[in-house]
Amino acid sequence: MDIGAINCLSYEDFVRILGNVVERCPVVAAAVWSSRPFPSVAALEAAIDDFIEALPESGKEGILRCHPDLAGRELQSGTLTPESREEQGHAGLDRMDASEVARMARLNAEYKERFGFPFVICARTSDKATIAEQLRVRLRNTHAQERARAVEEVKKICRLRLRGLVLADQNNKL
Ligand SMILES: NC(=O)N[C@H]1NC(=O)NC1=O
Repeated sequence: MDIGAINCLSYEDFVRILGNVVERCPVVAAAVWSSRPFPSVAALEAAIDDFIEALPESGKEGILRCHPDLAGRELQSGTLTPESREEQGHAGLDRMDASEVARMARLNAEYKERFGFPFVICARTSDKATIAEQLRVRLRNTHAQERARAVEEVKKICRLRLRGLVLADQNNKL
């Protein structure tokens, strides 16, 4: 699907197709739909970034809270969204031994206790060792620093999901 086709989608189809570019936050797609037509995918990405940045800090934290833990209960029970499942698998989080799972659970819990939202990182561009290391490093951030950092990760995840949608369809056309 190219940007022209995206611009032609009805509101319902736009939200159905793009509703999870920000994890479990279809309100983001619902909000930017009215800014069509987008001259490029980059412009759509910018509209999403602007929407997120305009949220109050509580809204940004709400978006973060919609993210599942990495290597958490939802991965074990198979209840992740397909996108998250694929990203966590890409980082090797579905191939950890019991001690690695326990270590990640401990760090995730410590992080959530400190900041009040789950640790978010773009798993597709990372691996399990880097993720565990980043969890430890980012635990040292201030609340405001960490919220801003986590929101940047949400935008990165969103860009890759969007490009995946565009690219997947281009491949289908070949
Ligand atoms: N907690 C967290 O970072 N979750 C996310 N990261 C990612 O790449 N996909 C997710 O669902």
